Amino acid sequence: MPESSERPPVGVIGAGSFGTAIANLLAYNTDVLLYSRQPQLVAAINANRQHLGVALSPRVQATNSLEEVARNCTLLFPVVPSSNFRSMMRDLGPFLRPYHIMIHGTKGFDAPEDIVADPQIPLTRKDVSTMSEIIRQESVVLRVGCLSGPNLASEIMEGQPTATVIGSAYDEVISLGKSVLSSEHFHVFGTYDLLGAELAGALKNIIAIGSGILKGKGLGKNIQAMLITRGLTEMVYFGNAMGSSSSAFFGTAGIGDLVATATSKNSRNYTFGYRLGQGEAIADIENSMPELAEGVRTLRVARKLARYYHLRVPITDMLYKIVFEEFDIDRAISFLITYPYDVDVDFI
Ligand SMILES: NC(=O)C1=CN([C@@H]2O[C@H](COP(=O)(O)OP(=O)(O)OC[C@H]3O[C@@H](n4cnc5c(N)ncnc54)[C@H](O)[C@@H]3O)[C@@H](O)[C@H]2O)C=CC1
Ligand SMILES: O=C(CO)COP(=O)(O)O
Repeated sequence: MPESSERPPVGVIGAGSFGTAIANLLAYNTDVLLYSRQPQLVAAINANRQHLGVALSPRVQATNSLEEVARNCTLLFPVVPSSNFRSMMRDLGPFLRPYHIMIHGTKGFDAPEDIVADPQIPLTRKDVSTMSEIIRQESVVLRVGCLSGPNLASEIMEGQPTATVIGSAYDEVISLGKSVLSSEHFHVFGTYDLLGAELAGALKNIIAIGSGILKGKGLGKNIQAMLITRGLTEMVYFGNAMGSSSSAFFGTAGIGDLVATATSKNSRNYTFGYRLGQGEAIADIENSMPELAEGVRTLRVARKLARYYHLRVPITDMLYKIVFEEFDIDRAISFLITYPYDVDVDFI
């Protein structure tokens, strides 16, 4: 590895958009081992020093060996889609030891596919795992955290500034994460509310789909602002029901990420919604997006969680009906505008 430093390299699992952006951010401070499960991609990255159209720092080296990453790195950043997170952890788990620290960047939920796919089967909280819960279920690693905030990979890869928050119950996870990620381009906050940071990051994708739909329909900022406002309220309801504080939703991982994702054409979730609003068929959108927007899966889990917790979340309900039951978008908007909302802000 070029320019080796005193500290051991930091591992990144998943060489997609966000994994690559994180690898380059880490490289301001440390050597990085970037894991991809594709050997040809690893060879190409190491030979060309380019990936996804971005120049990689000389401090980033790619590898196809999970064993090598676990052996060389104490701190690992897993950044693979939520649908693959558990299987990735099952592959990585045998190489992990209690001294490892993991801070994931994945924004989604895990739940058994047979339950999620069948609208008739109810789901309970026990069926749903956040990514930090998966890490603890599938390995001996205890010191876990998550990375959550307005972190559109495309902007980070351009070197644009932003902030994130590391959620963890452990001071050393937050301080280590800050020390390897902070730079003049990237501010890192810390919070003990790991669950709140994970829930905010996952749930905001649903609202980003809704915001994209409105834009795709040609609607303006007033209604988009209301969707974001009431969407944030629904996120708080979910968070409170699942055991996190409201405050997580008013910080970097909550309103911060919600504003970025629900207004950016660089967001896949927003783009998914936009194309839906433009009248494209869901099958066509799915077939032309290499990785499905996380919010689509999250929407199915959230709808069932809302039933389980008896939550009043009309935006989530309407988005579910639009995406999975071909419900008419104009009817959904009318339904929401005439919905008997009684109180503007009913949480603290
Ligand atoms: N793209 C973005 O701007 C941001 C994405 N995120 C989150 O990061 C996660 C990943 O997103 P992206 O990197 O954008 O997705 P992506 O689709 O660009 O890349 C995902 C990568 O994970 C790899 N992968 C899948 N299963 C794997 C496994 N078992 N082992 C190793 N690698 C595996 C894929 O080959 C692919 O390279 C998502 O949960 C997303 O919500 C979070 C913040 C920003
Ligand atoms: O989470 C994100 C930005 O923080 C990225 O969102 P998308 O997955 O919609 O691109």
